[in-house]
Amino acid sequence: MAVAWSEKASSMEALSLSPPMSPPVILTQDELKKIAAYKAVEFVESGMVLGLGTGSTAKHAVDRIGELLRQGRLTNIIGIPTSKKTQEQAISLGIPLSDLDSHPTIDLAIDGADEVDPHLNLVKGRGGSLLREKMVEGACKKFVCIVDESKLVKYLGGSGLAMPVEVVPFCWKFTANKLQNSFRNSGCVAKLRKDCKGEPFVTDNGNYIVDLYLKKDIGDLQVASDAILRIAGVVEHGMFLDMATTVIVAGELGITIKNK
Ligand SMILES: O=C[C@H](O)[C@H](O)[C@H](O)COP(=O)(O)O
Repeated sequence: MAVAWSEKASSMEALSLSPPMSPPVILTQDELKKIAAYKAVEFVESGMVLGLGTGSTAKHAVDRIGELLRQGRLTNIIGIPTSKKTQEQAISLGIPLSDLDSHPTIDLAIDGADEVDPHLNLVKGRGGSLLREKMVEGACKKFVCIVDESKLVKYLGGSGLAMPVEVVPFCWKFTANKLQNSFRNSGCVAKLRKDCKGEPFVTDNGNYIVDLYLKKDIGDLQVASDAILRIAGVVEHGMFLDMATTVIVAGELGITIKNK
Protein backbone atom coordinates (compact mmCIF):
# COMPACT_ATOMS: atom_id res chain seq x y z
CA MET A 1 0.00 0.00 0.00
CA ALA A 2 1.47 3.37 -0.95
CA VAL A 3 0.45 6.47 0.94
CA ALA A 4 1.10 10.18 0.71
CA TRP A 5 3.65 11.36 3.24
CA SER A 6 2.61 14.91 3.99
CA GLU A 7 3.43 17.60 6.50
CA LYS A 8 3.47 17.25 10.25
CA ALA A 9 0.10 17.08 11.97
CA SER A 10 -0.05 19.29 15.04
CA SER A 11 -0.66 16.39 17.46
CA MET A 12 2.12 14.25 16.04
CA GLU A 13 5.83 14.02 16.27
CA ALA A 14 6.58 13.70 12.59
CA LEU A 15 9.40 13.34 10.12
CA SER A 16 8.60 15.52 7.14
CA LEU A 17 10.28 14.17 4.05
CA SER A 18 9.08 16.84 1.67
CA PRO A 19 9.53 20.60 1.94
CA PRO A 20 6.33 22.67 2.29
CA MET A 21 4.42 23.18 -0.95
CA SER A 22 6.16 20.31 -2.75
CA PRO A 23 3.95 17.45 -3.92
CA PRO A 24 3.44 14.73 -1.31
CA VAL A 25 5.98 11.91 -1.38
CA ILE A 26 4.40 8.50 -1.95
CA LEU A 27 5.83 5.88 0.39
CA THR A 28 5.34 2.16 0.27
CA GLN A 29 4.24 0.17 3.30
CA ASP A 30 7.79 -1.17 3.62
CA GLU A 31 9.21 2.36 3.63
CA LEU A 32 6.79 3.27 6.43
CA LYS A 33 7.96 0.19 8.38
CA LYS A 34 11.55 1.32 7.92
CA ILE A 35 10.77 4.85 9.13
CA ALA A 36 9.12 3.47 12.30
CA ALA A 37 12.06 1.12 12.83
CA TYR A 38 14.72 3.82 12.45
CA LYS A 39 12.81 6.07 14.85
CA ALA A 40 12.77 3.29 17.44
CA VAL A 41 16.51 2.74 17.12
CA GLU A 42 16.96 6.34 18.30
CA PHE A 43 16.01 4.97 21.74
CA VAL A 44 19.03 2.63 21.71
CA GLU A 45 22.08 3.63 23.77
CA SER A 46 25.54 2.11 23.92
CA GLY A 47 25.87 -0.58 26.58
CA MET A 48 22.25 -1.73 26.33
CA VAL A 49 20.97 -5.29 26.28
CA LEU A 50 18.47 -5.30 23.42
CA GLY A 51 15.57 -7.58 22.54
CA LEU A 52 15.69 -8.04 18.77
CA GLY A 53 12.26 -8.58 17.23
CA THR A 54 11.17 -10.66 14.28
CA GLY A 55 9.35 -9.81 11.06
CA SER A 56 9.61 -7.42 8.15
CA THR A 57 9.42 -4.29 10.36
CA ALA A 58 11.82 -5.47 13.07
CA LYS A 59 14.27 -6.53 10.35
CA HIS A 60 14.80 -2.85 9.50
CA ALA A 61 15.57 -2.07 13.16
CA VAL A 62 18.09 -4.92 13.40
CA ASP A 63 19.73 -3.75 10.16
CA ARG A 64 19.98 -0.22 11.55
CA ILE A 65 21.50 -1.41 14.85
CA GLY A 66 24.08 -3.39 12.85
CA GLU A 67 24.84 -0.31 10.75
CA LEU A 68 25.33 1.94 13.81
CA LEU A 69 27.59 -0.67 15.43
CA ARG A 70 29.67 -0.88 12.26
CA GLN A 71 29.99 2.91 12.21
CA GLY A 72 31.04 2.94 15.88
CA ARG A 73 28.03 5.11 16.77
CA LEU A 74 26.83 2.35 19.11
CA THR A 75 29.13 0.19 21.24
CA ASN A 76 28.80 -2.66 23.75
CA ILE A 77 25.38 -3.78 22.55
CA ILE A 78 24.16 -7.26 23.40
CA GLY A 79 21.23 -8.58 21.38
CA ILE A 80 18.71 -11.18 22.51
CA PRO A 81 17.03 -12.52 19.35
CA THR A 82 13.36 -13.54 19.32
CA SER A 83 13.71 -16.13 16.54
CA LYS A 84 16.23 -18.24 14.67
CA LYS A 85 15.76 -15.95 11.66
CA THR A 86 16.63 -12.83 13.65
CA GLN A 87 19.53 -14.68 15.23
CA GLU A 88 20.92 -15.40 11.74
CA GLN A 89 20.38 -11.80 10.66
CA ALA A 90 22.11 -10.43 13.79
CA ILE A 91 25.07 -12.80 13.37
CA SER A 92 25.45 -11.71 9.74
CA LEU A 93 25.56 -8.09 10.93
CA GLY A 94 28.12 -8.78 13.67
CA ILE A 95 25.74 -7.96 16.55
CA PRO A 96 26.97 -9.74 19.72
CA LEU A 97 24.24 -12.08 21.01
CA SER A 98 23.22 -13.66 24.27
CA ASP A 99 20.06 -15.18 25.76
CA LEU A 100 17.62 -14.80 28.63
CA ASP A 101 19.49 -17.32 30.77
CA SER A 102 22.55 -15.05 30.81
CA HIS A 103 20.66 -11.74 30.59
CA PRO A 104 17.30 -12.11 32.34
CA THR A 105 16.72 -8.35 32.27
CA ILE A 106 16.63 -6.53 28.95
CA ASP A 107 16.92 -2.75 28.66
CA LEU A 108 14.89 -2.31 25.51
CA ALA A 109 13.16 -4.49 22.92
CA ILE A 110 12.10 -3.32 19.47
CA ASP A 111 9.57 -5.41 17.56
CA GLY A 112 6.69 -5.19 15.11
CA ALA A 113 3.09 -6.30 15.56
CA ASP A 114 0.19 -7.55 13.49
CA GLU A 115 -2.45 -5.48 15.28
CA VAL A 116 -2.37 -2.61 17.78
CA ASP A 117 -5.52 -1.57 19.66
CA PRO A 118 -6.16 1.89 21.18
CA HIS A 119 -4.83 0.68 24.58
CA LEU A 120 -1.54 -0.50 22.99
CA ASN A 121 -2.46 -4.16 23.32
CA LEU A 122 -1.03 -6.17 20.45
CA VAL A 123 -1.57 -9.24 18.32
CA LYS A 124 1.74 -10.81 17.34
CA GLY A 125 2.86 -14.07 15.84
CA ARG A 126 1.66 -14.10 12.26
CA GLY A 127 5.31 -14.84 11.50
CA GLY A 128 5.21 -17.66 14.05
CA SER A 129 7.60 -16.18 16.63
CA LEU A 130 5.15 -15.30 19.39
CA LEU A 131 6.54 -17.52 22.15
CA ARG A 132 10.13 -16.28 22.07
CA GLU A 133 8.88 -12.74 21.50
CA LYS A 134 6.65 -12.94 24.55
CA MET A 135 9.47 -14.34 26.69
CA VAL A 136 11.96 -11.68 25.58
CA GLU A 137 9.55 -8.75 25.57
CA GLY A 138 8.17 -9.80 28.94
CA ALA A 139 11.68 -9.41 30.35
CA CYS A 140 12.16 -5.85 29.06
CA LYS A 141 12.24 -2.59 30.95
CA LYS A 142 10.99 -0.90 27.78
CA PHE A 143 9.26 -2.47 24.77
CA VAL A 144 8.98 -0.25 21.70
CA CYS A 145 6.56 -1.63 19.14
CA ILE A 146 6.95 -0.42 15.56
CA VAL A 147 4.19 -0.52 12.96
CA ASP A 148 2.84 1.15 9.88
CA GLU A 149 -0.65 2.53 10.29
CA SER A 150 -2.33 -0.45 8.58
CA LYS A 151 -1.80 -2.35 11.87
CA LEU A 152 -4.11 -0.12 13.91
CA VAL A 153 -7.40 -1.80 14.88
CA LYS A 154 -10.38 -0.85 17.05
CA TYR A 155 -10.13 -4.13 18.97
CA LEU A 156 -7.80 -7.15 18.89
CA GLY A 157 -8.91 -9.56 16.18
CA GLY A 158 -10.56 -6.60 14.42
CA SER A 159 -8.50 -6.99 11.25
CA GLY A 160 -10.33 -10.29 10.61
CA LEU A 161 -6.90 -11.88 10.18
CA ALA A 162 -5.26 -14.55 12.29
CA MET A 163 -4.96 -14.46 16.07
CA PRO A 164 -2.15 -17.02 16.48
CA VAL A 165 -1.95 -19.61 19.26
CA GLU A 166 1.11 -21.87 19.59
CA VAL A 167 0.11 -25.44 20.50
CA VAL A 168 1.93 -28.71 21.00
CA PRO A 169 1.63 -31.02 17.95
CA PHE A 170 0.16 -33.84 20.09
CA CYS A 171 -3.57 -34.04 19.23
CA TRP A 172 -3.59 -30.50 17.84
CA LYS A 173 -7.14 -31.02 16.48
CA PHE A 174 -8.41 -31.57 20.02
CA THR A 175 -6.74 -28.32 21.11
CA ALA A 176 -8.01 -26.44 18.04
CA ASN A 177 -11.58 -27.60 18.76
CA LYS A 178 -11.29 -26.46 22.37
CA LEU A 179 -10.07 -23.05 21.21
CA GLN A 180 -12.85 -22.69 18.64
CA ASN A 181 -15.51 -23.68 21.18
CA SER A 182 -14.14 -21.24 23.77
CA PHE A 183 -14.83 -18.35 21.42
CA ARG A 184 -17.90 -19.63 19.55
CA ASN A 185 -19.85 -16.52 20.65
CA SER A 186 -17.37 -14.45 18.65
CA GLY A 187 -17.84 -16.63 15.56
CA CYS A 188 -14.39 -18.11 16.00
CA VAL A 189 -12.94 -20.42 13.35
CA ALA A 190 -9.69 -22.20 14.33
CA LYS A 191 -7.34 -23.35 11.56
CA LEU A 192 -4.02 -25.11 11.66
CA ARG A 193 -1.36 -22.98 9.98
CA LYS A 194 0.30 -24.64 6.99
CA ASP A 195 3.62 -23.89 5.30
CA CYS A 196 4.06 -23.33 1.55
CA LYS A 197 4.21 -27.12 0.99
CA GLY A 198 0.88 -27.64 2.72
CA GLU A 199 2.55 -29.22 5.75
CA PRO A 200 1.88 -27.98 9.31
CA PHE A 201 3.94 -24.85 9.99
CA VAL A 202 6.49 -25.70 12.70
CA THR A 203 7.73 -22.97 15.05
CA ASP A 204 11.31 -22.50 16.24
CA ASN A 205 10.21 -24.46 19.33
CA GLY A 206 8.94 -27.47 17.38
CA ASN A 207 5.27 -26.60 17.94
CA TYR A 208 2.31 -25.89 15.65
CA ILE A 209 0.25 -22.71 15.27
CA VAL A 210 -3.55 -22.67 15.39
CA ASP A 211 -4.86 -19.39 13.94
CA LEU A 212 -8.13 -18.06 15.34
CA TYR A 213 -10.33 -16.01 13.01
CA LEU A 214 -12.89 -13.94 14.86
CA LYS A 215 -16.04 -12.35 13.49
CA LYS A 216 -16.68 -10.27 16.61
CA ASP A 217 -14.83 -8.68 19.52
CA ILE A 218 -13.80 -11.34 22.08
CA GLY A 219 -14.60 -8.98 24.95
CA ASP A 220 -12.40 -8.80 28.04
CA LEU A 221 -8.92 -9.61 26.77
CA GLN A 222 -7.53 -10.76 30.10
CA VAL A 223 -10.44 -13.20 30.48
CA ALA A 224 -9.83 -14.45 26.92
CA SER A 225 -6.11 -14.80 27.61
CA ASP A 226 -6.72 -16.80 30.79
CA ALA A 227 -9.24 -19.03 28.99
CA ILE A 228 -6.76 -19.83 26.21
CA LEU A 229 -3.89 -20.53 28.59
CA ARG A 230 -6.07 -22.90 30.66
CA ILE A 231 -6.44 -25.27 27.70
CA ALA A 232 -3.98 -28.14 28.01
CA GLY A 233 -2.05 -28.30 24.76
CA VAL A 234 -1.74 -24.53 24.41
CA VAL A 235 1.79 -23.21 24.79
CA GLU A 236 1.17 -19.45 24.33
CA HIS A 237 -1.06 -17.04 22.46
CA GLY A 238 -0.28 -13.97 20.39
CA MET A 239 -2.13 -11.37 22.46
CA PHE A 240 0.46 -9.12 24.09
CA LEU A 241 -1.59 -7.37 26.75
CA ASP A 242 -0.19 -4.33 28.51
CA MET A 243 3.35 -5.14 27.35
CA ALA A 244 4.26 -2.39 24.89
CA THR A 245 5.50 0.72 26.69
CA THR A 246 5.68 2.71 23.43
CA VAL A 247 4.15 2.22 20.00
CA ILE A 248 5.65 4.06 17.03
CA VAL A 249 3.24 4.32 14.10
CA ALA A 250 4.42 5.50 10.70
CA GLY A 251 1.57 6.70 8.53
CA GLU A 252 0.24 9.11 6.00
CA LEU A 253 0.67 12.16 8.23
CA GLY A 254 4.02 11.28 9.79
CA ILE A 255 5.18 9.41 12.85
CA THR A 256 2.98 9.11 15.92
CA ILE A 257 4.56 8.04 19.20
CA LYS A 258 2.08 6.60 21.70
CA ASN A 259 3.29 6.00 25.25
CA LYS A 260 1.71 3.95 28.02
O1 LIG B 1 5.79 -13.67 14.54
C1 LIG B 1 5.97 -12.59 14.05
C2 LIG B 1 6.00 -11.33 14.80
O2 LIG B 1 5.09 -11.29 15.85
C3 LIG B 1 5.97 -10.05 13.98
O3 LIG B 1 6.42 -9.03 14.81
C4 LIG B 1 4.62 -9.65 13.49
O4 LIG B 1 4.05 -10.73 12.78
C5 LIG B 1 4.70 -8.42 12.58
O5 LIG B 1 5.42 -8.74 11.45
P1 LIG B 1 5.66 -7.69 10.28
O6 LIG B 1 6.53 -6.62 10.81
O7 LIG B 1 6.34 -8.50 9.21
O8 LIG B 1 4.34 -7.18 9.83
